[in-house]
Amino acid sequence: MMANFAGSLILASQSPRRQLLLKEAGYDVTVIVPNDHAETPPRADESPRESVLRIAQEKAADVAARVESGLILAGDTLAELNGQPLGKPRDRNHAREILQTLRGEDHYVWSAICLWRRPDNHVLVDVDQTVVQMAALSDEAIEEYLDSGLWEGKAGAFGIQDRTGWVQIDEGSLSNVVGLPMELLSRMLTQMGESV
Ligand SMILES: Cc1cn([C@H]2C[C@H](O)[C@@H](COP(=O)(O)OP(=O)(O)OP(=O)(O)O)O2)c(=O)[nH]c1=O
Repeated sequence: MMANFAGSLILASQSPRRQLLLKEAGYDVTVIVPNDHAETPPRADESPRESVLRIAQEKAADVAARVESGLILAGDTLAELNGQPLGKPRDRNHAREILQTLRGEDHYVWSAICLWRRPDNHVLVDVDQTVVQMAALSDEAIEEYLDSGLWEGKAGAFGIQDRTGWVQIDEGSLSNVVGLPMELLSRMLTQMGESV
Protein backbone atom coordinates (compact mmCIF):
# COMPACT_ATOMS: atom_id res chain seq x y z
CA MET A 1 0.00 0.00 0.00
CA MET A 2 1.42 3.41 -0.90
CA ALA A 3 1.00 6.41 1.33
CA ASN A 4 -1.66 8.89 0.32
CA PHE A 5 0.04 11.70 2.20
CA ALA A 6 2.44 13.93 0.32
CA GLY A 7 4.20 15.69 3.19
CA SER A 8 6.37 14.55 6.05
CA LEU A 9 4.87 13.04 9.18
CA ILE A 10 6.32 13.82 12.60
CA LEU A 11 6.24 10.52 14.45
CA ALA A 12 5.81 11.13 18.19
CA SER A 13 7.16 7.70 19.13
CA GLN A 14 10.33 5.89 20.07
CA SER A 15 8.87 2.66 18.70
CA PRO A 16 11.06 1.25 15.91
CA ARG A 17 8.07 -0.82 14.77
CA ARG A 18 5.86 2.21 14.19
CA GLN A 19 8.66 3.89 12.24
CA LEU A 20 9.23 0.80 10.11
CA LEU A 21 5.54 0.35 9.28
CA LEU A 22 5.35 3.98 8.10
CA LYS A 23 8.56 3.79 6.07
CA GLU A 24 7.55 0.50 4.44
CA ALA A 25 4.28 2.12 3.39
CA GLY A 26 6.17 4.97 1.74
CA TYR A 27 5.64 7.74 4.30
CA ASP A 28 8.35 10.32 4.88
CA VAL A 29 8.95 10.31 8.65
CA THR A 30 10.75 12.54 11.14
CA VAL A 31 10.89 11.29 14.74
CA ILE A 32 10.41 13.46 17.84
CA VAL A 33 10.17 11.29 20.96
CA PRO A 34 7.60 12.38 23.57
CA ASN A 35 8.80 12.89 27.14
CA ASP A 36 8.27 9.90 29.44
CA HIS A 37 6.17 11.90 31.85
CA ALA A 38 3.75 12.89 29.04
CA GLU A 39 2.19 9.44 29.22
CA THR A 40 0.07 8.51 32.25
CA PRO A 41 -0.63 4.78 32.71
CA PRO A 42 -4.03 3.11 32.12
CA ARG A 43 -6.49 3.96 34.91
CA ALA A 44 -8.84 1.59 36.68
CA ASP A 45 -11.85 3.73 35.72
CA GLU A 46 -11.27 3.47 31.97
CA SER A 47 -11.46 0.61 29.48
CA PRO A 48 -8.33 -0.41 27.50
CA ARG A 49 -9.95 1.25 24.48
CA GLU A 50 -10.34 4.51 26.40
CA SER A 51 -6.78 4.23 27.75
CA VAL A 52 -5.09 3.95 24.34
CA LEU A 53 -7.16 6.85 22.99
CA ARG A 54 -6.17 9.07 25.92
CA ILE A 55 -2.49 8.06 25.96
CA ALA A 56 -2.06 8.52 22.18
CA GLN A 57 -3.43 12.03 22.59
CA GLU A 58 -1.11 12.74 25.54
CA LYS A 59 1.94 11.73 23.49
CA ALA A 60 0.84 13.84 20.50
CA ALA A 61 0.13 16.87 22.73
CA ASP A 62 3.60 16.67 24.26
CA VAL A 63 5.31 16.81 20.86
CA ALA A 64 2.80 19.34 19.45
CA ALA A 65 3.92 21.79 22.15
CA ARG A 66 7.42 21.65 20.64
CA VAL A 67 6.49 21.86 16.93
CA GLU A 68 5.58 25.04 15.10
CA SER A 69 4.30 23.51 11.93
CA GLY A 70 3.59 19.98 10.67
CA LEU A 71 1.48 16.88 11.14
CA ILE A 72 2.22 14.89 14.30
CA LEU A 73 1.32 11.21 14.68
CA ALA A 74 1.27 9.39 18.01
CA GLY A 75 0.06 5.90 18.83
CA ASP A 76 -0.56 3.63 21.77
CA THR A 77 -1.13 -0.11 22.00
CA LEU A 78 -2.57 -2.36 24.72
CA ALA A 79 -3.65 -5.96 24.81
CA GLU A 80 -6.87 -6.80 26.69
CA LEU A 81 -7.94 -10.02 28.32
CA ASN A 82 -11.29 -10.24 30.10
CA GLY A 83 -11.52 -6.46 30.37
CA GLN A 84 -8.04 -6.12 31.89
CA PRO A 85 -5.34 -4.11 30.09
CA LEU A 86 -2.04 -5.88 29.45
CA GLY A 87 0.72 -3.41 28.79
CA LYS A 88 4.46 -3.79 28.53
CA PRO A 89 6.00 -6.24 31.01
CA ARG A 90 8.07 -4.75 33.85
CA ASP A 91 10.59 -7.60 33.79
CA ARG A 92 11.04 -11.26 32.83
CA ASN A 93 8.87 -12.59 35.66
CA HIS A 94 6.07 -10.24 34.73
CA ALA A 95 6.42 -11.26 31.07
CA ARG A 96 6.11 -14.95 32.08
CA GLU A 97 3.01 -14.17 34.12
CA ILE A 98 1.39 -12.35 31.20
CA LEU A 99 2.20 -15.13 28.71
CA GLN A 100 0.87 -17.80 31.08
CA THR A 101 -2.36 -15.79 31.35
CA LEU A 102 -2.67 -15.27 27.60
CA ARG A 103 -1.83 -18.76 26.35
CA GLY A 104 -4.75 -20.52 24.68
CA GLU A 105 -6.90 -17.39 25.04
CA ASP A 106 -8.77 -15.19 22.62
CA HIS A 107 -7.95 -11.60 23.41
CA TYR A 108 -8.00 -8.13 21.92
CA VAL A 109 -5.26 -5.78 20.80
CA TRP A 110 -6.15 -2.08 20.76
CA SER A 111 -4.08 0.58 19.00
CA ALA A 112 -5.02 4.25 18.95
CA ILE A 113 -3.75 6.94 16.61
CA CYS A 114 -3.72 10.65 17.32
CA LEU A 115 -3.04 13.06 14.45
CA TRP A 116 -2.29 16.59 15.62
CA ARG A 117 -1.71 19.29 13.03
CA ARG A 118 0.29 22.42 13.81
CA PRO A 119 -0.24 25.31 13.77
CA ASP A 120 -4.05 25.02 13.42
CA ASN A 121 -4.32 22.38 16.21
CA HIS A 122 -6.74 20.23 14.23
CA VAL A 123 -6.78 16.97 16.21
CA LEU A 124 -8.17 13.56 15.28
CA VAL A 125 -8.08 10.50 17.54
CA ASP A 126 -9.33 7.06 16.62
CA VAL A 127 -8.79 3.44 17.55
CA ASP A 128 -8.71 0.00 15.96
CA GLN A 129 -9.27 -3.44 17.47
CA THR A 130 -7.90 -6.81 16.41
CA VAL A 131 -9.15 -10.11 17.81
CA VAL A 132 -6.28 -12.55 18.24
CA GLN A 133 -5.75 -16.00 19.67
CA MET A 134 -2.59 -17.08 21.46
CA ALA A 135 -1.62 -20.73 20.99
CA ALA A 136 -1.66 -23.04 24.04
CA LEU A 137 2.06 -22.49 24.68
CA SER A 138 3.98 -24.98 26.82
CA ASP A 139 6.04 -23.73 29.78
CA GLU A 140 9.16 -24.66 27.75
CA ALA A 141 8.04 -22.58 24.77
CA ILE A 142 7.42 -19.61 27.05
CA GLU A 143 10.89 -19.92 28.64
CA GLU A 144 12.51 -20.16 25.24
CA TYR A 145 10.72 -16.98 24.15
CA LEU A 146 11.68 -15.24 27.41
CA ASP A 147 15.33 -16.15 26.68
CA SER A 148 15.10 -14.34 23.35
CA GLY A 149 14.38 -11.02 25.10
CA LEU A 150 11.95 -10.14 22.32
CA TRP A 151 9.12 -9.59 24.83
CA GLU A 152 10.75 -6.40 26.09
CA GLY A 153 8.78 -3.25 25.31
CA LYS A 154 5.84 -5.13 23.83
CA ALA A 155 2.26 -4.90 25.02
CA GLY A 156 1.09 -8.32 26.16
CA ALA A 157 4.75 -9.47 26.42
CA PHE A 158 4.65 -10.85 22.91
CA GLY A 159 5.21 -9.72 19.32
CA ILE A 160 3.03 -11.34 16.68
CA GLN A 161 5.94 -10.72 14.30
CA ASP A 162 8.38 -12.68 16.49
CA ARG A 163 7.06 -16.26 16.30
CA THR A 164 5.02 -17.24 13.29
CA GLY A 165 1.97 -19.24 14.25
CA TRP A 166 1.93 -18.44 17.97
CA VAL A 167 -0.66 -15.71 17.53
CA GLN A 168 -3.53 -16.11 15.09
CA ILE A 169 -5.61 -13.16 13.91
CA ASP A 170 -9.32 -14.01 14.18
CA GLU A 171 -10.48 -10.61 13.00
CA GLY A 172 -8.91 -7.27 12.10
CA SER A 173 -5.66 -5.67 11.07
CA LEU A 174 -2.12 -7.08 11.48
CA SER A 175 -0.41 -3.68 11.61
CA ASN A 176 -2.78 -2.75 14.44
CA VAL A 177 -1.26 -5.59 16.47
CA VAL A 178 2.29 -4.46 15.67
CA GLY A 179 1.41 -0.99 17.00
CA LEU A 180 0.06 1.17 14.17
CA PRO A 181 -3.14 0.39 12.24
CA MET A 182 -2.17 1.50 8.74
CA GLU A 183 -5.66 1.21 7.24
CA LEU A 184 -7.06 3.47 9.97
CA LEU A 185 -4.19 5.94 9.46
CA SER A 186 -4.98 6.20 5.78
CA ARG A 187 -8.67 6.93 6.54
CA MET A 188 -7.74 9.54 9.17
CA LEU A 189 -5.38 11.36 6.79
CA THR A 190 -8.16 11.53 4.22
CA GLN A 191 -10.54 12.81 6.91
CA MET A 192 -8.04 15.54 7.74
CA GLY A 193 -7.92 16.56 4.10
CA GLU A 194 -4.31 15.43 3.84
CA SER A 195 -4.74 13.03 0.94
CA VAL A 196 -3.22 13.88 -2.45
C1 LIG B 1 0.70 -6.94 20.84
C2 LIG B 1 1.98 -6.46 20.19
C3 LIG B 1 2.55 -5.23 20.55
N1 LIG B 1 3.70 -4.79 19.97
C4 LIG B 1 4.33 -3.50 20.39
C5 LIG B 1 3.79 -2.27 19.69
C6 LIG B 1 4.23 -1.14 20.59
O1 LIG B 1 5.51 -0.67 20.16
C7 LIG B 1 4.35 -1.79 21.96
C8 LIG B 1 3.37 -1.18 22.91
O2 LIG B 1 3.94 -0.04 23.48
P1 LIG B 1 3.39 1.45 23.34
O3 LIG B 1 3.38 2.01 24.73
O4 LIG B 1 2.14 1.52 22.55
O5 LIG B 1 4.51 2.20 22.44
P2 LIG B 1 6.07 2.31 22.66
O6 LIG B 1 6.42 2.59 24.08
O7 LIG B 1 6.75 1.14 21.99
O8 LIG B 1 6.44 3.61 21.81
P3 LIG B 1 5.95 5.13 22.04
O9 LIG B 1 5.20 5.21 23.33
O10 LIG B 1 7.19 5.98 22.03
O11 LIG B 1 5.09 5.39 20.83
O12 LIG B 1 4.10 -3.17 21.76
C9 LIG B 1 4.33 -5.56 18.98
O13 LIG B 1 5.36 -5.15 18.45
N2 LIG B 1 3.76 -6.75 18.59
C10 LIG B 1 2.63 -7.24 19.14
O14 LIG B 1 2.16 -8.36 18.76
